[in-house]
Amino acid sequence: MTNTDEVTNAFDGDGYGPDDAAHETDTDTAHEADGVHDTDGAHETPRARERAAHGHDTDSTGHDPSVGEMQLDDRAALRRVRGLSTELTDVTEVEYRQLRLERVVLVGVWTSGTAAQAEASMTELAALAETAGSEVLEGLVQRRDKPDAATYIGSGKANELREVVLATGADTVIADGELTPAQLNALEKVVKVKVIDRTALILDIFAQHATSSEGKAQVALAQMQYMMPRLRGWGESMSRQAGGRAGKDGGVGTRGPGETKIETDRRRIRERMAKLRREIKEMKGARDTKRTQRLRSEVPSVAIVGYTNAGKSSLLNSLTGAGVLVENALFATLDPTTRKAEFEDGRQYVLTDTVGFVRHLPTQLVEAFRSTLEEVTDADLLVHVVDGSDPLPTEQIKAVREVITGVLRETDAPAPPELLVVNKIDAADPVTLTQLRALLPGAVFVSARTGEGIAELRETLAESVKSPEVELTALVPYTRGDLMARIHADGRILGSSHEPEGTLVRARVPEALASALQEYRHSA
Ligand SMILES: Nc1nc2c(ncn2[C@@H]2O[C@H](COP(=O)(O)OP(=O)(O)OP(=O)(O)O)[C@@H](O)[C@H]2O)c(=O)[nH]1
Ligand SMILES: [Mg+2]
Repeated sequence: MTNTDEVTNAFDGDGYGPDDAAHETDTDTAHEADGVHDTDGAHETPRARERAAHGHDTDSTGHDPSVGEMQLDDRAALRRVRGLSTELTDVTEVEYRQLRLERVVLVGVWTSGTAAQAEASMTELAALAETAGSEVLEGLVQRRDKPDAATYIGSGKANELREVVLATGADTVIADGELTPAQLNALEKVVKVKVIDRTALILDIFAQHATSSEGKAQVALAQMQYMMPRLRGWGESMSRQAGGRAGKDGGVGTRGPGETKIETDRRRIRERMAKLRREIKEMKGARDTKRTQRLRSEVPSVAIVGYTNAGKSSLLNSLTGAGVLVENALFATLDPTTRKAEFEDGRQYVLTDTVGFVRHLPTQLVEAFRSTLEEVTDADLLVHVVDGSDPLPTEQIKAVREVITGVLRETDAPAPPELLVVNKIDAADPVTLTQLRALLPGAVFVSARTGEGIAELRETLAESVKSPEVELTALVPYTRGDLMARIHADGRILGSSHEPEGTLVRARVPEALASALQEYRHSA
């Protein structure tokens, strides 16, 4: 153990900083220091607070139930998706089960960055755990130079973690990182409950939220990719757990492929993965066709991207009245939703809402969702939504740009222009907003909830997506009815008259049509 080897409580608000760190000693364990049994709100998580404040999780604006809300009701009624089973036939089979809350203790290693960053990471882990359906009992952070090679947190701290687990009655530990299979195994041996990492947790949320067949296939592929190197470790842990558990369910983070008969299963999982890749490719083909049709019609496309829970779906709703699912949960949206919309000047465009990003988005997911992400990155404009009420909005911006850059790197496509939209200004701290205004001069500040700034956003959108149209006058011979039909369909006629030689028409038309009309251009 190093001398920076300390455990602090991530949620008591004063467990950070050099001052606090200085008086924490090895015997002064986190749970002794602040009383793990207290449930007076000190461990209240963001989602619980939101629930208390609004009564429920939906955007409570008081309007009629929208499609999204109905979808939300469905989701509440749905049981969670199970993937874990000892029978390999169940690997991608969707089964529903009774929603069961795990009682979890979070643990993180704080290696670099500020205390605020470490705290934000743990708060986010808590929100992820709650989104997955867990009850968060305790959050512990250890300050270390680097994670312990054997047990992630130092071995002494692992023993303390065991005590916290016993004292709180937790049945799961969630580690804030991606642990090696050996680390997961070693830590489980010490704490004697199931240990899962951040990656498995995010995969679990995706598995619960996937609704389309493409989304389900993408998540299943990512889960299998994650499980492959971990089959043995998980096998041991699961057989130990199985006795005490009802059914075959391993709980949060384990709803993935099963792991008995490991060697044959490995081969069969590989086959399943190959099949899933083929299926995803086919489904992408179908979407590509639609996209090509759209491109041919020259309707500009705008894609909404941003950190998870930033308010992307809310923004789509307020710009188009789409009524898509809005939820104070991470990764509420997985499947892209495209809606027609109109600029102020009457031009049409399409607006796409899609999966949110998060710090350390599992690489398996970026890989599996590549086809979805590529579609987003070839939009004419990216509307990058930032949660202005987040404690560290600039960190969100960075994380989102990293994912986009990563996707673009592999496609060699140029990055679409980006319009930053700072959302939730109704809930944001005024000081933070002032700083953001100075820091992000081109950004538009809005509240999807109150509608503030939305009119300005509409204007900025129309300006940002340049009109591909050309204004011209042409004398179209009567024999070219086809050209007149295209002008009617794709352009806007500003004036026309019937002349002996043909139709004299003044119109705004897309560039491609303008060149087709070139020989009939008229200077008058
Ligand atoms: N106060 C406030 N809350 C907002 C605003 N916009 C959205 N929210 C809330 O933020 C939460 C997330 O909104 P969503 O629109 O689902 O966010 P998202 O970016 O689509 O989230 P994911 O799909 O989960 O990545 C919901 O509880 C919304 O009600 C806003 O302008 N102000
Ligand atoms: Mg959404």
